[in-house]
Amino acid sequence: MEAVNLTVWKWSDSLLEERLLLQHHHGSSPSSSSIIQLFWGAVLLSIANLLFQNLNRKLDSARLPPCPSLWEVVYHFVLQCIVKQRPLEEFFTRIGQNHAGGVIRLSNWGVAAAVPTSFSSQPPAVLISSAVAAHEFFKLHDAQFGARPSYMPKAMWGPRAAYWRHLQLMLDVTSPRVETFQKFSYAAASPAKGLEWAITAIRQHPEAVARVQSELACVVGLDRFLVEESDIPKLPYLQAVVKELFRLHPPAPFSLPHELVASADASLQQVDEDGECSQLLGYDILQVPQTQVFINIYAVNRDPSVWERPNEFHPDRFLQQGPDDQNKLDLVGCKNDSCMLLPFGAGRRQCPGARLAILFVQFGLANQLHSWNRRTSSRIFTAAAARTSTYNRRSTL
Ligand code: HEM
Repeated sequence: MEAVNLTVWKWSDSLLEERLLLQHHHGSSPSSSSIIQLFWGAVLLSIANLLFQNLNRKLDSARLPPCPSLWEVVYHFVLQCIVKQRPLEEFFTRIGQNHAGGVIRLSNWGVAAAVPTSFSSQPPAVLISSAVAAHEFFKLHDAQFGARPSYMPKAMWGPRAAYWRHLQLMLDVTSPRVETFQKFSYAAASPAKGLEWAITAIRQHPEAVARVQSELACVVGLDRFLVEESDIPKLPYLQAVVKELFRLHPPAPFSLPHELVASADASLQQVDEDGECSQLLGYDILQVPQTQVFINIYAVNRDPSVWERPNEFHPDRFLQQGPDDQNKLDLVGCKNDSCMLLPFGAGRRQCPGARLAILFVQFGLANQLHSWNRRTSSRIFTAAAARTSTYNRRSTL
């Protein structure tokens, strides 16, 4: 911090010197306008210096979340991504859950101690990788962290306002789906990705495929080719399978960045002392420099402190739940006292297309599995019928 102040002053000194040398070189005495410019330059530099001092004091006194060491980063990256060939989210999960509370700071890896966060090229980022921290974040600080970074397009991720409520209303599952998908075709890639994952993952579990197919045979029957939307509520095992697939393979493994709302938006400020800092599990999350908070959805969905056998595909966990757990294990939002299943985020900024996307995946998976059933068992899957099915793949699964 001292070094920074020194640099600012040295810069101001050298500016003055340069100016005087220039005047000397031209052989004239400094004019009154140059003196005024120099005066204002000095004033501005003093203000900048004061600001830095203030900021430095804040950073010094702040209790920031821990930053993983360079060795930790290299070790987990090599082990998870290179040796075990696990996805990148697994690496972030390991380094996140390595620290108590599962809250880590990502900026300035390895040099965090030496370089003040405010002078890095990247804005500081905090990653939440545990259900307990996610719970505190969404239950206590949701309103405070309702902003998106300024680099994100306002049309989609602007301040939470009327447009958002409008979007959510439009995306309500009662609106015509095809039209909605056409309107938001840019986002339609995610449910398609979700379905692709669901089909890929369920193929590794033939016993689950067989159970869904026998459920479909009972509810839909073998005479009807297409599963209809009205059939979905009568298919509890299919719903459990979709939940388990979204838990294990969230199409969006990380949330979008959340930022502290500007102090000017006083209606959304709740617990902030001065609008410049908020606390998460006792750590300070600063507004200056503006910190971006990400939820590691993949990690929360597999948090061993709340999930039994977290890495196993076990759809029955959703069927064994009591009536009280019904909301707890809902795919959308963070209901009751738990935030353990977050494929669509939660709170004010949760995905407005969630219900639509879930229905898309349930519907798509049901039709796929039902058509496999017909093709393999009853052999009445004709070319004409294939053309009517929306979700047929070009290559057979
Ligand atoms: C499987 C499909 C989808 C998944 C997994 C998904 C997941 C997510 C996640 C994790 C977020 C961030 C939540 C946060 O930052 O806390 C999000 C935000 C968002 N999603 Fe989705 N989404 C899906 C489909 C859709 C669809 C179909 C639409 C629109 C038709 C949509 C529109 C949006 C919008 C507008 C936001 C930003 C909300 C805001 O900033 O307030 N998503 N989604």
